[in-house]
Amino acid sequence: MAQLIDGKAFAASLRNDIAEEVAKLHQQGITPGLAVILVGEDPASQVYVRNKGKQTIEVGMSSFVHKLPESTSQTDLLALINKLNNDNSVQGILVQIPLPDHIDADTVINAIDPRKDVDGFHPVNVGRFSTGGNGTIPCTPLGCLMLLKDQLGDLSGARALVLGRSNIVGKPMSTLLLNENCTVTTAHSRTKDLQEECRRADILIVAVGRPEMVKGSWIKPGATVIDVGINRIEQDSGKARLVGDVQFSSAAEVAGAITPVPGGVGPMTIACLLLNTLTAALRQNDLPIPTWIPTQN
Ligand SMILES: Nc1nc(=O)c2c([nH]1)NC[C@@H]1CN(c3ccc(C(=O)N[C@@H](CCC(=O)O)C(=O)O)cc3)C=[N+]21
Repeated sequence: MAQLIDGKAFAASLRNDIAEEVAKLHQQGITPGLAVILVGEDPASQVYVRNKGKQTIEVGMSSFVHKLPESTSQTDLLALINKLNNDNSVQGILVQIPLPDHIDADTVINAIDPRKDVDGFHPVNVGRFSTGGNGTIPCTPLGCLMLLKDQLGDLSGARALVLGRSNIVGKPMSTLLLNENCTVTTAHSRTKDLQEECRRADILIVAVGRPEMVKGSWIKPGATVIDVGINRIEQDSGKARLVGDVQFSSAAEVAGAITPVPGGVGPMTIACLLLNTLTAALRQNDLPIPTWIPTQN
């Protein structure tokens, strides 16, 4: 049976470390602030935004949650971002995705000051990080990397397969693993012999948004499996159940180590959002980044 990678526990310990750094900032009269903008009433997004706000306060930061109606115009959203870009009590800005159809996500992301872009979605940060500079690393891939390094130590030379090529997870994940000297394959819906590709991987990261798509028979014995998927499945009882993009029961029989859903990557995403907010606050105050913060130096 595979070892369980406890993202929930790791995230809690990371938040403790963040809280200690924030306490040091308080002594210098600095309180990092995170602004989260939610447009519309999507129920899942409301849960995430509530959890983000709660955990932001728990680590000693200020939380500013802006809930806007579904009908908000792009112009009004851009005006709010402009206000937050110029607000000295705000070091991090996150616009919850997905946005309503009448708002262009790229235009909105481009409007955020790159120094305050704690999601790492702004092209300036994507470019910096892709070329080895110190751009903000997107929260979910950063969380996956921290779990992998904790589990495996040095990743050099490992064969990594990233299934999924989104701008939010797949592409930055492949870049991060390449920076860690892995041999990286990015696979997707058009990949030939997908199962065969997966079976070659020492590290398998799955971020496709298809419930339980990857089965145990796709996995190399002993491989480390990171499941980024969070899918709500309606059960016969009428209750919803959360499952990943990996079929956990069969995968756990083959893998060396695997993340559960829930309690794996999800909590790490929020902890890394707080980490990116801390890093942004340190940079904006011209303070050094502590060496324990990975891959940001
Ligand atoms: N600008 C932006 N940045 C994001 O980082 C962002 C976003 N938009 N839009 C939506 C996705 C999704 N996301 C999650 C965060 C935490 C959990 C999480 O904590 N999940 C729990 C379960 C929570 C539950 O019960 O639903 C777990 O996996 O254990 C999940 C998903 C951040 N996202």
